[in-house]
Order: sequence, then C-alpha cells, then structure tokens
Amino acid sequence: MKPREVVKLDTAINEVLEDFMYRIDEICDHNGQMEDIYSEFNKWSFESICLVLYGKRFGLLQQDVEEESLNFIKAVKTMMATFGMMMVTPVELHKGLNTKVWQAHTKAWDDIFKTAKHSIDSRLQKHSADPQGDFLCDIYSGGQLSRKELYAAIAELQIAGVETTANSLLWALYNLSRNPHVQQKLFQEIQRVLGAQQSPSAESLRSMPYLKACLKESMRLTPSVPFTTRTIDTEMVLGNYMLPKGTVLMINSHALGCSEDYFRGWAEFRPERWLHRGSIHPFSHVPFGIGRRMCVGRRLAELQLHLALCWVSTPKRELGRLSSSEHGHSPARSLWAQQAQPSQGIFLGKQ
Ligand code: HEM
Repeated sequence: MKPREVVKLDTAINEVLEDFMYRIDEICDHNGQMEDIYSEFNKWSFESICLVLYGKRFGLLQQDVEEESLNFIKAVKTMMATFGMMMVTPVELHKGLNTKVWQAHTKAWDDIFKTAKHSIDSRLQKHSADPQGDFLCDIYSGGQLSRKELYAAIAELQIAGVETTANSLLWALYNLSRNPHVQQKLFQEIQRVLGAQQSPSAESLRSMPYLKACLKESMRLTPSVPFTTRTIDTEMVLGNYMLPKGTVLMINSHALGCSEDYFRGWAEFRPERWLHRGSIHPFSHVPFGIGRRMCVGRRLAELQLHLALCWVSTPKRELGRLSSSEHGHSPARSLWAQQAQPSQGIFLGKQ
C-alpha cells in the first residue's frame, strides 16, 4: 500500500475510533474494566479494516449487530480456528477424507468470499465514474488483477489485518499502563500537537515522534507476530551452516527485540531509544517482517495504531495497572499458534 494513499484513510479510521471510544465508555464498569477486552479490540480493528477495504460499516461497535455482520465474523472465526487445526495435521488428509474440519473450513471461506464479493462489487459500482478517486477501484482499474483475484486479495488483507492490529494496540496500552512516566510524556506530546479538542490526523502525527517511538518500543518488546519464516528455494551457506533446499528458516523478531546486543537494557520500556537516528541496527527490529514478502499492510496498521493511541491516551483516561489480584491472569497468556495477548490488567475507563 502506497504511503500517500494510506494517509488519506485517516478520516475513515477516526470515524471508527470515535465510535470505539463511546463503546469503551459504555461497557467499562466503575473500575474501568471490561468483560472481554480482547474481543472488543478485535471488533474495533475488524470494523476499521472493513471500512477501509469495503467502504462499508459492519456495525460491530453498536449494541445490536446485524445478522449479516455476525455471520461474517463467525465465518472468519471458524476459518481461523479450523486453519489452526490443519496446521497440526496434514491438510491433504482433511481434504481427502472430507473431514468435518475441512467442511467447516471451506464453508467458512465460501461465506467470507460471499460477503467480500458483495461489498467489493458495490464499491466498484459506486465509484465506476471516477475509479482513481477510490483506493480499491484504483487497484482494480490498474488492470493487474482480475475480479476474482481482487476478491481474494482483499479478503486476505482483511484476515491479515484484524488480530495483528488489535493485539498490537492491546500490548501498547499494556506497556503504557505499566510505565506512567512514559504515558505522561505521551499525553504532553499529544496535547501540544492537538490542542484542546482537535481530532488527530495523518498530518498531525508527523509532529509526534514520541508517539511513534512508543509504538516501536511496544512492538520491540511485545511483537504481535513474534516470528516469520522463509523456505529457502536453493541450497545455501549461512554463517557456518550448509542449508539444503527446502529448509525452513525462522526469523525470531521477539528474540531480536530482547537481545542485549542490540538493545541495551532490553527489558526496560524506553521509547527514547528510538529518538536518536542511526542508533539501532535496522535488521534488529522487524515486527512487520522483511524483504519482498514483508507486511503489505504495515503503513495502514501503523496509521490505525498511531491514531488509536491519540484517542485513548488522554489525561482523563489515564491508563492504570490493575494488581494481579484484580485480574487473576499472568501478564501474558497464549492465544493461538503465534500470538500472546496481555491479560486484562489495564484500566481503561475515564478517571
Ligand atoms: C500491527 C499489525 C500488523 C503486524 C504486526 C503485521 C505483521 C506481519 C508480518 C510479520 C508478516 C510476514 C512478513 C514476512 O514474512 O516478512 C505480515 C504479512 C502480511 N500482512 Fe501484516 N501485519 C499487521 C497488519 C496488517 C494489516 C492491517 C494488513 C492488511 C491491510 C496486513 C496484511 C498482510 C499481508 C497480506 C501479508 C502477507 C504478505 C505476503 O505474503 O506477501 N497486515 N504481516
């Protein structure tokens, strides 16, 4: 996604964030806690990415969610859950025996595509007179993708952009809640740039280096995708090792972020370390992967997360740390194959 196209999406992202903040205030109890914080954050990122990709609100942040939206989310959840099961047993086995997992998986994809297709078709139709004026129509009118490929590409973007973004925001808030002095500095920067009432924008973010440093530091210490892999297609020598073709190499971004060699005092949450240009080895921080297959949604994810931090980090909503007896979980618990999520120990309500 081209940076100059991505910045134009700030209004849509803010629209969803405003609703998200109302929702947080509605559902937080008097202690500033909410029942299922992870699922609420997923609703936000789902609504946000869908508005960007399909140009349509799915109403997930409302009290009563429409059936079409619920079915869509159910399909995404089923697809992810069955995908997880097929990671531990061979896919061909499921396919050959037409197992229940396989049936549920393929039905879920059919349902996802049905909704994606419907939304994409309406969007293309709506902007047919001026395709260059719309992000999705612009991609399609470039002529490099067939309609079917466009459906598949957009559905993939959507799936890739929900949990990763929600999880990163949750970790960022978790880290801020444990570092009040960082939070204070962040409030000051946001207030200085935005003044009393103004909503943040892609333009205002340009003057917020500390906010960007906070997100980087959070993604260093607690990346939402802790590793990526590559299967090498030719035999090669790497360091002192001879690697045959087909070897799966893993880049462990979490281990890199926790390396004393690259980050002095690595266990400290210290955004200041990112403010001195050239002081950090560029390959030591790769939360979005690296090279030709790196995350295509990086700029969009960063914009969503930067704006979200502006909305959440206000003096009225000081993020607090709940004591372990209040939430009863360890700081992180395993979510699925690759991700961990912070426990519910963040105070999110208004003071
Ligand atoms: C904070 C949020 C996100 C994180 C941490 C993240 C991280 C990653 C990582 C580590 C990869 C693998 C890259 C590699 O192997 O080198 C990846 C791939 C990918 N991401 Fe993201 N991502 C995020 C958000 C998004 C969003 C919002 C979208 C869609 C708009 C997206 C779309 C994709 C796609 C399509 C790929 C596959 C790229 C390919 O195989 O060529 N991601 N992401």
